[in-house]
Amino acid sequence: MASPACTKPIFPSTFTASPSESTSKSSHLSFINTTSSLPFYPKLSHSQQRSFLVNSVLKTVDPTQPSFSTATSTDVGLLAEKPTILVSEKLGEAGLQVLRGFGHVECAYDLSQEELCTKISCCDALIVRSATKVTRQVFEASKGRLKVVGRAGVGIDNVDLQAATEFGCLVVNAPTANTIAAAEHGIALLAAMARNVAQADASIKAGKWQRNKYVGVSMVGKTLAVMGFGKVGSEVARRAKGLGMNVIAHDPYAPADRARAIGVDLVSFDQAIATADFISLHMPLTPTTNKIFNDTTFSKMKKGVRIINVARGGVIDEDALIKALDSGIVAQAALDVFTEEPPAKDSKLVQHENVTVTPHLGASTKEAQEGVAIEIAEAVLGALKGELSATAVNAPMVAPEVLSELAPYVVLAEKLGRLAVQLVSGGSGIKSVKVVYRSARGPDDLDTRLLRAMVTKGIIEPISDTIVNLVNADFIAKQRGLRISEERVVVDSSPELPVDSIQVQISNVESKFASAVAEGGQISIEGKVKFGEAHLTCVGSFDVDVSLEGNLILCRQLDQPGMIGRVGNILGEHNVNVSFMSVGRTSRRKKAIMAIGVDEQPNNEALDNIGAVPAIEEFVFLKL
Ligand SMILES: NC(=O)c1ccc[n+]([C@@H]2O[C@H](COP(=O)([O-])OP(=O)(O)OC[C@H]3O[C@@H](n4cnc5c(N)ncnc54)[C@H](O)[C@@H]3O)[C@@H](O)[C@H]2O)c1
Ligand SMILES: O=C(O)[C@H](O)COP(=O)(O)O
Repeated sequence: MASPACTKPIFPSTFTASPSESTSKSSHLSFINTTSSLPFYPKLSHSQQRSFLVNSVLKTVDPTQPSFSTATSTDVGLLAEKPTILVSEKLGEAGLQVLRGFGHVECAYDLSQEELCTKISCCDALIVRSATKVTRQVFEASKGRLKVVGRAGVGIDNVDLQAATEFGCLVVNAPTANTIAAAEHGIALLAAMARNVAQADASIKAGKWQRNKYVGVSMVGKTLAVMGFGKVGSEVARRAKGLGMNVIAHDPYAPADRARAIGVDLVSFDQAIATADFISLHMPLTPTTNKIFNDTTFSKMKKGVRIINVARGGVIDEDALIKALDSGIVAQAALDVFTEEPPAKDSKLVQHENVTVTPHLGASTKEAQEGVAIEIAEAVLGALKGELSATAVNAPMVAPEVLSELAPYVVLAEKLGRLAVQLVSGGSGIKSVKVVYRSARGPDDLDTRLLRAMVTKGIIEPISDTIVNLVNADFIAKQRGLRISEERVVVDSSPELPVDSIQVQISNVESKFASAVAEGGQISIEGKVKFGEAHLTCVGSFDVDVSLEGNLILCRQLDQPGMIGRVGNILGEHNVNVSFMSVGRTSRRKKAIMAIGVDEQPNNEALDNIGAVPAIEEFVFLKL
């Protein structure tokens, strides 16, 4: 299949950083000169606001919404291009149809790693099953364009989650639609193995009639140990009970009441493997479960045990299993999954006469594949549209209602972060940031992860080329040695509002605007949401009130008549429109801070002229 023509990345500048250069004109004059465009925040309708919010929180696209990410208002209103979705393994038609209704869908199967890496740079979403290895290399090759990886199934051991998180790419899976199919396949293998169905079939097709050779074992009354009592494991247990088996299970994380409800005893690992006649594996492949069935654990099993694996090949040490089969500890094994898939043609395990194999067919029923396809298509589209997925694997799940409620505070949090970092001299030396939330709500009634992520985004993006979003915010902060702590202060305001105010403090740094330093020595700015808009309400120990739109000039001056007029005149002369102005002072005729919101960026001459006003002691120009 031909490689797609690579269209330009969708919302290319949403998460591109704006590296800042700090230019100090004199000791009392400093400003941030941002060399690339900064996000532009137009006034938004409610639905646009939600779309904008999720675009900020995750890397998302919505072809029906204008792009709000670019710097100029002329760009607002342009329709974004349709996202490109690469499907690298066979997916049910119903799911493909859902995807085609939203984006360009390319189905390209059996890609080599190299081909996948080439294609991925043009893709916003990738949908895989278990065969595609979504490695770090793939995320690197995507160069930040890939927004979501959808795993059409349960196991995500073929996706490098750490790399996905580092690259800010959401990973979603389809965890429920193939449960029954996998459980049925487990039972099919159990019964087929117990009655030698596959071997007898092969024998008769080879012209033989070996009735004595293929005498089986009965299942009724035998003990089955279900290892991993999750969705598939519990369905296997239910069905095995129907076959008259005595079912026990081992799962360190499973609730006992769920097991009890099915009539299953939860036991220790050793107890399970020592007492079982049949062992069925249903745990995920993780560093803990990798080769958990090995020489040592096989030696603890009842002689003549039979093993079924429809989970992941890697949970069994395959060499140890061959030894256990040869020694008779394991009488038979039925395997749907292998450490390497497909296994080598001459694999001793596959060729073993007491082993029954299927080529990873657990999820392969028509019903399951249609279900999985729809489940993953909806999850991927949701992620592209910014709906935080209920099946997100590497991001906190935030309910849509919570997201809507927090919308204006998310904007405020990012702007405060962005402002705070611009107040630091040499922003990269920041190590310790504290976010203080004042709220009437109790600790369990306010999820601050989004807000913390957005403060982190606001702080990091202006000083680096890193893409920060909800997926990777904590990781990026940690990687940069940035400690973001949070404090909750309960205040006597309306619990209807999630947050009364957000304060961002940066400790152990010098500020280029000394007045932003609070009594404790930390840079401190505080903001509130007023009438749905983000406002700056406190700088250092000065109260101000200015809407956080456009750009901001902060001046410290002697509190005397005529200052507003003078600065206003200078800006007017340079055709800079003042949107807001607010003065806060310590006491009458002493020090005051003037916060001026400006629509345009004043040129250097205008800034020089402001700095030259004798009563102005320091000032800073900040981009929002
Ligand atoms: N062969 C197939 O086609 C096929 C189809 C579906 C699922 N699967 C695989 O089956 C496995 C289970 O799928 P699921 O949907 O039931 O997942 P699940 O997450 O619902 O269940 C997994 C269970 O394993 C438990 N677990 C984790 N670590 C464990 C340990 N060390 N020991 C015992 N239990 C442990 C978890 O607590 C959880 O209850 C996964 O590996 C999945 O990839 C394979
Ligand atoms: O983890 C799963 O969902 C199963 O192993 C199914 O894998 P598949 O989608 O490759 O069939």
